[in-house]
Amino acid sequence: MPSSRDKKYKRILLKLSGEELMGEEGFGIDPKVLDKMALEIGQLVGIGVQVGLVIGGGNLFRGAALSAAGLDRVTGDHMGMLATVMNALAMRDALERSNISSRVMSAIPMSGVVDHYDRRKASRFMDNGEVVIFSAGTGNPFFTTDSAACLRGIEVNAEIVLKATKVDGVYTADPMKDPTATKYDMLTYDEALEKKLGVMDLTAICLCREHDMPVRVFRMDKAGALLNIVVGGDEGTLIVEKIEEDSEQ
Ligand SMILES: Nc1ncnc2c1ncn2[C@@H]1O[C@H](COP(=O)(O)OP(=O)(O)O)[C@@H](O)[C@H]1O
Ligand SMILES: O=c1ccn([C@@H]2O[C@H](COP(=O)(O)OP(=O)(O)O)[C@@H](O)[C@H]2O)c(=O)[nH]1
Repeated sequence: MPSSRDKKYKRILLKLSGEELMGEEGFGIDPKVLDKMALEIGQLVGIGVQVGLVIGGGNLFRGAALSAAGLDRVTGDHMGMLATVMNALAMRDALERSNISSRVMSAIPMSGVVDHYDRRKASRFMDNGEVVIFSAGTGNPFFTTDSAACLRGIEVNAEIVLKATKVDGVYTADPMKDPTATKYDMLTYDEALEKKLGVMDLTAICLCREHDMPVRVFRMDKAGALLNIVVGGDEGTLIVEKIEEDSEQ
């Protein structure tokens, strides 16, 4: 078991896709999945890594899908952001059941339910070893929780954004659609943008490029992958500014 001396990062921003929370179900939240994630996050906290968390809302509502079904887009995006708050509450519950201190902050004020997002407070909570769950995305329609994750990661000076998803990295094309697609171990922001590699939205990648924030994309349901990354392991795909010869981020 790694100890606190083995950790490569002191502060990370972990992005979990909402769909991951559904487990085998087609909609909603599977508490078993939450417990498993809480366990993995607890391993990071256990070695002294400060964890910020952004959870998507795709297991409940997505503005674009609601809009395609006839709803007003902005209303749909508001519903999507509220969905991320529900996921955040469920995750806080799972973390607390595992005795991991956590806070939920929301970009949309929701007095009496969760704290309003405040960067300095969030940073202090993280300094104290509490997991901070940033909910309601950026608070604005037409954005995604990928962008929210990169934004919050940059704001709280995380060293890396870890995007946990269904696929085990960034591929030359969507691996769910193209079986011949091959995986990158490393990739530059420019390549991801030029080739429009759909694993993460382009606004999020632009923001990371602007602020030189590395992003690692990996498969969440691979047991131990998260811990392996924070101790310097090579899971998934790393997206960076420049690939050095013997590069190691
Ligand atoms: N070039 C690519 N490499 C990897 N995954 C890709 C790529 N293009 C599209 N994808 C898709 O992106 C999805 C991951 O993005 P994510 O934001 O977690 O999912 P969603 O948008 O469904 O919430 C994967 O399930 C995969 O099918
Ligand atoms: O800053 C944000 C973040 C999210 N959303 C809305 O919330 C939904 C859920 O987020 P996302 O699709 O990023 O979730 P994920 O795919 O990660 O589960 C999005 O579709 C948007 O409708 C938004 O309007 N602004």
